[in-house]
Amino acid sequence: MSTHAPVITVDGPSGAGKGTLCMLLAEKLGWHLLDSGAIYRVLALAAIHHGVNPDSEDALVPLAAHLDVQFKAEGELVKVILEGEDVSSELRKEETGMAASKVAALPRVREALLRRQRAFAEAPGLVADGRDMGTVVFPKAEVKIFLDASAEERAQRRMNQLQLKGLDVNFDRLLSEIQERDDRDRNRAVAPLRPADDALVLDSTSLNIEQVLEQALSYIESKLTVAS
Ligand SMILES: Nc1ncnc2c1ncn2[C@@H]1O[C@H](COP(=O)(O)OP(=O)(O)O)[C@@H](O)[C@H]1O
Ligand SMILES: Nc1ccn([C@@H]2O[C@H](COP(=O)(O)OP(=O)(O)O)[C@@H](O)[C@H]2O)c(=O)n1
Repeated sequence: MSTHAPVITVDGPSGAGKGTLCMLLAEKLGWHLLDSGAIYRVLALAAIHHGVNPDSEDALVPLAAHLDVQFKAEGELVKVILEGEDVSSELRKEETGMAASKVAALPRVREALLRRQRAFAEAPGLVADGRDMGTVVFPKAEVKIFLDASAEERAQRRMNQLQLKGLDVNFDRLLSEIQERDDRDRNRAVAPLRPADDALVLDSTSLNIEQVLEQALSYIESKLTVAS
């Protein structure tokens, strides 16, 4: 980071509403957006496409260091291009999320992706979505939010989201996949999912999107006013 750009981090488990909140915040503030989960998802896809064993840290590190990925904003959507190929729909599949959480548990893989993530912090500011944005990637962020919700509510949200895309999904299976991914993300040795000590923990279980946005904005205003 050559010049200092303010950073808002939003961490939390799958389906808590991080992506939705971060997109709304970035739009409202006119700031950049980092979807760090997409980077781990792209790496998992790159491993699959290249026939690389997703458990092999030695093979994944060079892949992570040279990941050829572009994020292209197209209206409300972001197209993800991996080595020239549009992988946007493959990226959001539940199985890709599961594969991402496996490669994301490897310490040297995380290390290889650090600089790429920090490079997103440019003026006028960055909204960063992930698991370790406030704890590891941007420990000095001006504003840190940890967005949570019960596992049942998150599975329900994910089910609605997949059904809207016309996919046939089973609630119990979705819930157990979410819990398996939560466990792996929370219990890994490096950069486990947890709120930073100085994060606002926001439980969205019984809040709608507008209420979450409202609470986040009023917290951000209080923090940024104090900081400036
Ligand atoms: N507070 C909320 N109440 C109900 N649904 C929500 C809420 N926040 C997000 N959603 C919906 O839940 C789904 C998952 O949200 P998303 O932002 O993708 O979560 P995450 O990025 O944390 O995995 C989306 O379909 C989104 O529209
Ligand atoms: N900063 C981050 C972001 C994602 N990840 C990993 O990548 C996986 C996919 O992240 P995601 O944010 O795209 O997942 P969802 O919350 O959208 O389901 C997570 O389950 C984590 O294992 C991570 O380890 N660190």
